[in-house]
Amino acid sequence: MQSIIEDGLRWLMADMPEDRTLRDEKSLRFFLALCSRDQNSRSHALENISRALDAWVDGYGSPQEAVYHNNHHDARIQPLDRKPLVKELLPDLLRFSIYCPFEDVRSKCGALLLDLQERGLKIPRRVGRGPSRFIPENEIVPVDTDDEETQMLFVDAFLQNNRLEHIVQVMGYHPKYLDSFLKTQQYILRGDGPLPYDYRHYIAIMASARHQCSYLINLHKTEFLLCGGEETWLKGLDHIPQKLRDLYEIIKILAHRPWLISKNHIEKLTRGNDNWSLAEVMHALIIIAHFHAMCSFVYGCGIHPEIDEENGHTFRPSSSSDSEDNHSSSNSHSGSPTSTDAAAGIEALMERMKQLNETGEEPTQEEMLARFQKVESQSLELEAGKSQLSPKASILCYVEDPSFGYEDFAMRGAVQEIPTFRAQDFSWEDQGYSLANRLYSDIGTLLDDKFNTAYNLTYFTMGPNTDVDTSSFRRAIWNYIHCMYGIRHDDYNYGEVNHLLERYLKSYVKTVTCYPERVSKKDYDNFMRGFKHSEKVHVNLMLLEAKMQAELLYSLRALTRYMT
Ligand SMILES: CC(C)C[C@H](N)C(=O)O
Repeated sequence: MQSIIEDGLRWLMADMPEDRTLRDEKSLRFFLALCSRDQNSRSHALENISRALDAWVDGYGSPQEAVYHNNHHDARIQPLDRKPLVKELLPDLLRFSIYCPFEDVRSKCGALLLDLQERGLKIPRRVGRGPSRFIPENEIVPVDTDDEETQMLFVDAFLQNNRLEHIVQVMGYHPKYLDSFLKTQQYILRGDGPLPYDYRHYIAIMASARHQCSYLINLHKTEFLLCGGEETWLKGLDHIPQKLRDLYEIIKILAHRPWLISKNHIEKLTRGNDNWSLAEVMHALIIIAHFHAMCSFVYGCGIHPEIDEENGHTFRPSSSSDSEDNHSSSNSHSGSPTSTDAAAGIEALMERMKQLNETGEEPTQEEMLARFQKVESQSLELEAGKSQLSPKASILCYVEDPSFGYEDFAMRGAVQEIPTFRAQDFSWEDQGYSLANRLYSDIGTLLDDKFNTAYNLTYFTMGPNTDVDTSSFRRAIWNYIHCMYGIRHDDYNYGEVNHLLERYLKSYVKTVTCYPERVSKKDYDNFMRGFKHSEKVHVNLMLLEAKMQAELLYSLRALTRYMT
């Protein structure tokens, strides 16, 4: 990793050294990405890029080559193939012209594209409108937002990831959370830690493939190559080292039925031939849980492919039919016939929240357990999104046993007698956090901050209403997510779940948690009508974190059992 960055830096500072050409696309990408915080370096970089582009368009690898050719009329120098330029570079330029948080870079890249177009190159355009297929682009936090805190975070994200990902832009509604998210993700993927960098991104790919999330797979294929990963591994699971392969069983179980993980799984890894250390296992488990949960966020918010992904841009001229699903998206939010119903729905919900505080009842332990079981068994009947995708070959190569999927925990309990996970026997705060920190330093603290931020985040609003204490509603959502995985908090009265969560919301939670790949725009539109998009994204952040925490609780408990 380091060397590519150094390479890029050398390039950036050295005014195109003779021995380098733009044929080395990897360097070019870094070259582009290195647009730094410092405005002078940025304009220097941009100057170099435009000179290099000139040369390339004229058919030479570097300006020096072009000059040499002009002077010598040397027929031995073959003009460059333009294809890689078109395929590799234009989407990058396009991405920078739209998504770079630095205004100067955006406009320069835009100008370069126009210039190229005038010189006869076909310029691609993006396929989707904006970062999400559920949220209209003009309602998403813009890359040049006036909010200083968010702007800083966008810049951080851009410099960390060489891009401002759609996911990050959507999270921009909640800067406090985004801050914590970026720190953690940076740490587990690029910070100090026991696993090599290529392994980290490959594990991300394997985990995302369980939910057929080509968005995350593509991002991490690129990252994998950028940090020196071996290209053949990307052909699929048959081409990777046994050590990585041995992790697959855990990845599969955790994605769909985390309650099945046991100390035997850990034992197999650490006592097997390929010597997984406990620290490595810990690091892997966190990456796995992180990416499974990220799949839920990607689908739950309808994240569009990035512009430089294969299906994110096209060279075909635009036609009216591609404006796909954005037409009706603002319906539920203003002036439509349903908006009065929606407002009434929110009022009624707030009324029910008030009632909770008034009933001073103290249910017995049995009563509390019965309520949990009721919520759990009712969730069996919920329709979770039906539209099943059949996975593409480009994803299937990272998947084994594709038919293994979620099964309702309530069924598990009855048939295989797997007991409910009692959150007070093994909790994140009391056991998980310190174990994580012990095996992989600082990670417990980072995750703790992220979980707490998501759990406690509030603006005291409900749609258009302000000054509302929303904690009971948020707690119901969080605990309901845990309920999907058979985790019970026994100081919580699950009657509140039924009291506060309407059916659409419950089935949305179930679909996003358990079958993320099935979420449709309709599911998104139907739940919490009358609430703002930022609030629906807020719910998705809770989904992400509660799901991640649930997977980690099962994994860490298995680790503890193995260690004692
Ligand atoms: C998920 C939302 C209902 C959260 C609410 N807007 C709050 O500020 O707490």
